[in-house]
Amino acid sequence: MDINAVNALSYEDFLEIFGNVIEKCPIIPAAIWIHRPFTGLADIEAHISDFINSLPESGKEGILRCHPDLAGRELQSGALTRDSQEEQRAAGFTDLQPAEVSRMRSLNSEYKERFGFPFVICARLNTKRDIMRELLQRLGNDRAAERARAIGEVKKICALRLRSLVLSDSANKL
Ligand SMILES: NC(=O)N[C@H]1NC(=O)NC1=O
Repeated sequence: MDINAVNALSYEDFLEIFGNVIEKCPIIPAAIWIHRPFTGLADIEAHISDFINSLPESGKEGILRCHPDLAGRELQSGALTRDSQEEQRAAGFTDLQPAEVSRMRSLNSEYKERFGFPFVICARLNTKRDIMRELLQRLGNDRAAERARAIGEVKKICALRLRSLVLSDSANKL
């Protein structure tokens, strides 16, 4: 699907296809649809980024809270979105040893206790080892720095989801 095809979509179809580029936050693609015609993927990304940046800190934290834990209960019960499932698989979280699951669960709990939102990182750009190391390291951040860091990761996840929708062969058939 090229950018002209994206620009020709009705908002219903746009939302159907791009509704989860920010995990469980369809309001974001719904809001930026008004900026068509987009000049390219980078333009869509920039509008999403501007929208997120314009939110109050509580809104940014709300976006973070829409993300499932890595190696959490939703992965175990098969309740993840398809995007998140594929991302967690790519990072190796579908093949964890029981001890690794316990370690991730306890680090995720500690993180949530400290910051009030879940630990978010772009799983496709990291291995499970990198992720556990980052989680430990980021636990030492202050809340504002950590919120900004996590929102940066949300934007990376979005960029990769957008690329796979617009550039993949299966999307060409839409
Ligand atoms: N918690 C968290 O980082 N979740 C995610 N990361 C990612 O790449 N996909 C997700 O769902």
